[in-house]
Amino acid sequence: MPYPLSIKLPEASKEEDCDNDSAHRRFSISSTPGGLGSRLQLPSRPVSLTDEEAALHELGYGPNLSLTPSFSTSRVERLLRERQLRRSNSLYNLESRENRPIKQPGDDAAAGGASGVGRGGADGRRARAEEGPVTGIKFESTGALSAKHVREKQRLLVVANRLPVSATRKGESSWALELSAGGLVSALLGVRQFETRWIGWPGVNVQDDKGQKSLSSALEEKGFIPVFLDEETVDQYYNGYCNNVLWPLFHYIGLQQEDRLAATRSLQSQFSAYKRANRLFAEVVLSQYQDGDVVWCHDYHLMFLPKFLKEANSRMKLGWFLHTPFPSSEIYRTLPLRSELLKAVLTADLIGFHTYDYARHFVSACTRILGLEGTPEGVEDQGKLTRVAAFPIGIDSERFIKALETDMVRSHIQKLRGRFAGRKVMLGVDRLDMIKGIPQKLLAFEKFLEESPEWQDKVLLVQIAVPTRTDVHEYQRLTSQVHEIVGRINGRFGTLGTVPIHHLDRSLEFHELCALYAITDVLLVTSLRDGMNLVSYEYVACQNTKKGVLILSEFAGAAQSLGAGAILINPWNISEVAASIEDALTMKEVERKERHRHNFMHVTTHTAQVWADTFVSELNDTIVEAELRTLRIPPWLPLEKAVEKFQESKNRLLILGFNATMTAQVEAPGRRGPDQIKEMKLRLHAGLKDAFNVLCMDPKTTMVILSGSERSVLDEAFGEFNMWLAAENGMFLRHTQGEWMTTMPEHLNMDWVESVQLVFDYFCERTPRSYVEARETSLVWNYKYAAPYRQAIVKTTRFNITASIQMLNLEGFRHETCCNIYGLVQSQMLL
Ligand SMILES: O=P(O)(O)OC[C@H]1O[C@H](O[C@H]2O[C@H](CO)[C@@H](O)[C@H](O)[C@H]2O)[C@H](O)[C@@H](O)[C@@H]1O
Ligand SMILES: O=c1ccn([C@@H]2O[C@H](COP(=O)(O)OP(=O)(O)O)[C@@H](O)[C@H]2O)c(=O)[nH]1
Repeated sequence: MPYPLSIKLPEASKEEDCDNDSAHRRFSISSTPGGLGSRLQLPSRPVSLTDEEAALHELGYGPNLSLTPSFSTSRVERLLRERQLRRSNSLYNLESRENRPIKQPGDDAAAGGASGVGRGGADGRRARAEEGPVTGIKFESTGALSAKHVREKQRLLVVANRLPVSATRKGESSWALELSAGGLVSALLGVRQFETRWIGWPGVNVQDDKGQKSLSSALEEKGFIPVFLDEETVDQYYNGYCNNVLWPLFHYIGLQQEDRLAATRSLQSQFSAYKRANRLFAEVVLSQYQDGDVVWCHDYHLMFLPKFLKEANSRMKLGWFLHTPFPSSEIYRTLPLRSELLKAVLTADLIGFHTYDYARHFVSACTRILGLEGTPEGVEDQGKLTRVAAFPIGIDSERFIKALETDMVRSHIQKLRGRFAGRKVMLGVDRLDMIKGIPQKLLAFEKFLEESPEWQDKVLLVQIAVPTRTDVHEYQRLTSQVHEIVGRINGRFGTLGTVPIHHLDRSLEFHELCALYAITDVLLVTSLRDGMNLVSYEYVACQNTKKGVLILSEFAGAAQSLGAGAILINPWNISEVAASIEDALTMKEVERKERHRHNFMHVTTHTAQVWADTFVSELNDTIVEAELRTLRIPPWLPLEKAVEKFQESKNRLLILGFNATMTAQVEAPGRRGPDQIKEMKLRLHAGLKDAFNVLCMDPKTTMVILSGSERSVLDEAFGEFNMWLAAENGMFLRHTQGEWMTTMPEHLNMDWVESVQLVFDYFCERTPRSYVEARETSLVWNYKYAAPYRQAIVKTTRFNITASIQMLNLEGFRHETCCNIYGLVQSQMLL
């Protein structure tokens, strides 16, 4: 199951969400008694229905919940049927999975699907594409479903920056394809339950027609569709905006001052290239898209893609998943152009992250930067919900477990055992990236050797440092730095026969990697930040015999799933890491077994397949729920019909609100959002005056302004018109040609004001840009302009205020005032 966000908010009234035109109009409609609201009245909800059944009922489905709507909802009907099918399907899968034992090494004969990972290419992480296409696998009959329900697999369009293969040109029309490695590729290749098409950049610049055609058809055979990017775009979009701006920012890495200035200078052109590249991806997706496909966009490279796709086809089922951390909103908000990226991503139906924390950071970036509402389900913008949840990725564990039984891996294990005999072996496997904390790891190992001389010739560290993003300056600098540290430590602690660090600047073949995972005593992961870190999963999968120890950075997403069995460390604390190395090397077998058991269970049950299945099911369900929600929202007022009725009638009563309904929003030039000082003085929108004059002079029409504002405010704004004014929500009433009358009881108890004012003042002082208005019969705390703080206010302050006021326990207060707490609206609290 995805981990839902558990931000619990009180139901916020949408009533005053009037900062924009559309909400504004909706407000007018719903507040007209006997109008559209009553015409749209839905059948009353029968007792003892679940929420979902009730929703179906409200949609017009019969009480027996048969899918026979009383009005035409063909898309909804189809989606609901699909959901039912998915549910019975997943119930069946769950049952059959529970009855299936977890496979142990040795249960199977030699593995078939393990792919060999080869060397070469710019980033050195490639292998021959031996596994064949990931496409065309059909649904197996589930048994739980009748034959007519058994159908083709769902088509899934996976869109990621890179294809899982990199191409090298061998002749004018001939190509060699090599499987690229990396967390995302490993995880998605483990996903077999969909009919998958993978769309991405083939990692090579091909400008000629012949080359593009021949490469496209070579890739097509494997179910891969290329997006061709020219060199300039790759440099600006991939090396520039993706890897020099977003990547460091998302991983909390500050650039050096001169690099930061250079990045700032080129930011605008890199951002344009980023958008341009995203558009090219969109064009290819649209050329492949068929009705009913699920489109799954991946990672920070493609944050604009959801927007471009939805603009072309708003009904597309679209999910976006981030493989890196999403940083705290305090970091994210330093990014120039931060809003555009967030808005673009929010057009997706479902947004996924590896951990709950990343999801929470994303939601708070949306609330603080865009001023949107965060809900337990995700982010809401004018009634449109973008679902946000955590879907921790996994690996294809069986692929690793089976590989250990192959002759190739076994013989490699023998070789390595011989080579490292008599010494404990520690392992590091990382892309040579600053997020992986390789220098920190080396320094901690050095400290350990320094402090534990007895270990100096009894332990070695094998560090596989896979070259990556070698065109980016920061990565080149890191390579030199790492080489320098390794040289120093080996010089310091090496002997004629041994060196403490075996450092390899290259990738390994798959069988070599599995063998290393299997024979080593400790895996050391010191990422300074890491979206998940699949290397730690792969290590656990290969350690069922040896029960090695996992030392894992608390800043890797994997710490949240493998934290129970790992030794968690702060990679910045070199002494702590050195001490953990000692603990790991000396840990008793019984403890190692217990720790491994926890992690192995997790890795073999939370697989890549489960991850993809959960995400896509959730996406399908999100679409169904959005459809249900949309049907529950009253449609726009049919303007022609309203005008027609208005003209037909002989005696009309028009009751209108004022604040945020007919006031003008005052935009300050050069600033974002409304100008508080100018807006605090309520003025009738200038464009309405002529219409008011006509309506107020019309003998068949009676005009009423019903507002929370005080008498003097209404006098000033509407005194010139021939109409009725109801101030303070109807406490006072007058015709503009007469005197104010009061509807107040003669001895209205106003004793509560002083104490409540103290409570309001307390919170007001702590909420920048909020203010308290004392009206004749009410107190208002207005926090409309405290936008960046709004989320926190809604969450805590409203609750605290209500609690504090209740604690006052004023004589008669509860009775009289609680029924007046109807102003708990988005931007103000009124008593
Ligand atoms: O394609 P590259 O630029 O060479 O980078 C390789 C991938 O690196 C990132 O991987 C992340 O995804 C993993 C799987 O979810 C996760 O475990 C890891 O923590 C992340 O760093 C990147 O997000 C991918 O797009 C790259 O392909
Ligand atoms: O020589 C190597 C070293 C690593 N990997 C793979 O690269 C991936 C690294 O994923 P991880 O999530 O740990 O980090 P990322 O590199 O994606 O940030 C893992 O699946 C490894 O099996 C590989 O194929 N060949």
